[in-house]
Amino acid sequence: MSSVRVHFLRDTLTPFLYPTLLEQSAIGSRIASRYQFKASRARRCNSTTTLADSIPSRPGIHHTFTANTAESHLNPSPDSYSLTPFTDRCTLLLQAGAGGHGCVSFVREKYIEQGPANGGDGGSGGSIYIQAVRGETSLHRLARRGQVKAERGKNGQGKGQGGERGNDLILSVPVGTVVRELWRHDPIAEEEERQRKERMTQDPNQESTGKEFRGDKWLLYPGAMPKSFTPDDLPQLPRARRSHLIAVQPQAPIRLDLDTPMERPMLLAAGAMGGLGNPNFVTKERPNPKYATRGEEGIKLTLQLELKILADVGLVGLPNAGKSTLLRALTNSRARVGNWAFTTLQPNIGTVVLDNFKGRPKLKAARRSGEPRTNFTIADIPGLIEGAHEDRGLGLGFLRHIERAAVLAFVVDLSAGDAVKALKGLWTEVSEYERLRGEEVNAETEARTTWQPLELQEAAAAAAKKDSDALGFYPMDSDLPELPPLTMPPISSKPWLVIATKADLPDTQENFLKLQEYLSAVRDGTDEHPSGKKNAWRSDVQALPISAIRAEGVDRIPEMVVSLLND
Ligand SMILES: Nc1nc2c(ncn2[C@@H]2O[C@H](COP(=O)(O)OP(=O)(O)OP(=O)(O)O)[C@@H](O)[C@H]2O)c(=O)[nH]1
Ligand SMILES: [Mg+2]
Repeated sequence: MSSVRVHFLRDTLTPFLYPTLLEQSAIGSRIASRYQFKASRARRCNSTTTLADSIPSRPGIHHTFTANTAESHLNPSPDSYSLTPFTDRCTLLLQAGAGGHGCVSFVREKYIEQGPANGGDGGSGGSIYIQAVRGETSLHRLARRGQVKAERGKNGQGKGQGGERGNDLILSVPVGTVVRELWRHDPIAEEEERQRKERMTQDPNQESTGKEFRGDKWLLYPGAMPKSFTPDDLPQLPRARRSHLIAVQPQAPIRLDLDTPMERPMLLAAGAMGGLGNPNFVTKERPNPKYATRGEEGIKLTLQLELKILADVGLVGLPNAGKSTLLRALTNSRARVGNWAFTTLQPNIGTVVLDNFKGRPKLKAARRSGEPRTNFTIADIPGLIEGAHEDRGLGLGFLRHIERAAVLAFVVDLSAGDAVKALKGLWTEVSEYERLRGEEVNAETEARTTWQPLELQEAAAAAAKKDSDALGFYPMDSDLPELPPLTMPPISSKPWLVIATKADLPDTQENFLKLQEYLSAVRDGTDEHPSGKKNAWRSDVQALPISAIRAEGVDRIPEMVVSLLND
């Protein structure tokens, strides 16, 4: 480190208090010089003379304070940011493709006037699949669509030509998406139930009592009027058929946690089977059947998709604490930064590269699986305010994005009052979120049973009397095995650290000292964990003073995070 820099730091920060700012590693210097270079380039483009302009620039010497005055990657103007559309929750109506109709057709050739039946079967409908892929980061595209429908199978044709299959549809969702089924309408199950009831009430000696023409099931020869068909002209309606794909469809109600990228798509709703062509109904008695069956209707599902971003580190802090600036300092993120509360309105994700593949890794780390770790991701979420659990500010909803982070980084602003109080307040909100989440999971587990079509109908009918919108209703059946709830380790058991920002500002040292004292008391067990939980993680909790705007001290963060990630 150059003497100019040390001298500068001595002027502003107390070296014994903020030793990390003086122990700039090679990475830190490179980060600082990169941003310094950008800052100086920005200055050159800007005709306004700043204090920094008056200092002669020498290679290898960093005038770190320039970032405060000139616009740079770390001190951007509020309109210098990139914003991609983002939605983390949506409800989607899926409809599997209906089957194509069977065909009523007969061979007609020069010397064959009344040829045999040759209508083809209808093609089956397209199925709907889901796949968690790395490239997707948001559910906004699906949210905009609202409903998705797989293609219908084509109708069968003459000369025994079967209809083509409908095209399948793949829903690409981000890794970390949780899928919950809210409602389903399975026409095949309903038909099976109806046929079962009919068989039970039918007199076995009298084959066709109570039969009526089902226009929704039968397709008649062109020109043939339903009236000219007495029920006895038609055979027994064939059993409703299901696609063989049903075997690989997840058990209802669907509940998936797509927390890893999927190599192959997973089936959500199999397409319906096509109808039967008229050759299927040829018998001795009826050699020329003038009817075929219609294709089955596709299954309908309402699913709720919820994205819980899977970042390694989650930044939690009050509004304006400097989270987005920190994310910019550590990664290539272009998160919005502004000197007011709630600048960030949606999560930002950044990747810290540990190995730049240009020789030796900057930092050696391994994943739990043993493979080398070349990067880790950080999620910056909107700021939390006191009472966020009562829906104040932007509420607690965004905490779902750090719920699954392996490490939590609490970002506290040293210049904005008591850092210990701020930290405790943040933990209170996190604990409150965890409590509410636990209640939600319990309520869901209690209400969940395996899907039963008949009961669903009856229960839905009963519920519809009370409430016309019977969506999301599941009948209770205590005999059926319950699905295991999606369990997650408690947030308080996660390793965490405190990043004390804005250490470049005057009169922040005392605040930091108090924070350090408090954390050492938490470590020793003399003070309780800020979450108030007994078995919470506290073994090696550290606070790190940094100045994100000057990229100082931030080079220690990857090191600390990696050691916690490996914990
Ligand atoms: N002096 C100083 N200012 C900083 C530092 N880090 C951030 N700031 C400033 O603090 C203000 C808020 O920074 P942001 O990064 O937008 O804060 P945030 O926590 O993301 O805020 P929200 O998105 O509203 O929650 C900006 O004006 C930054 O320039 C720092 O280390 N030192
Ligand atoms: Mg922000």
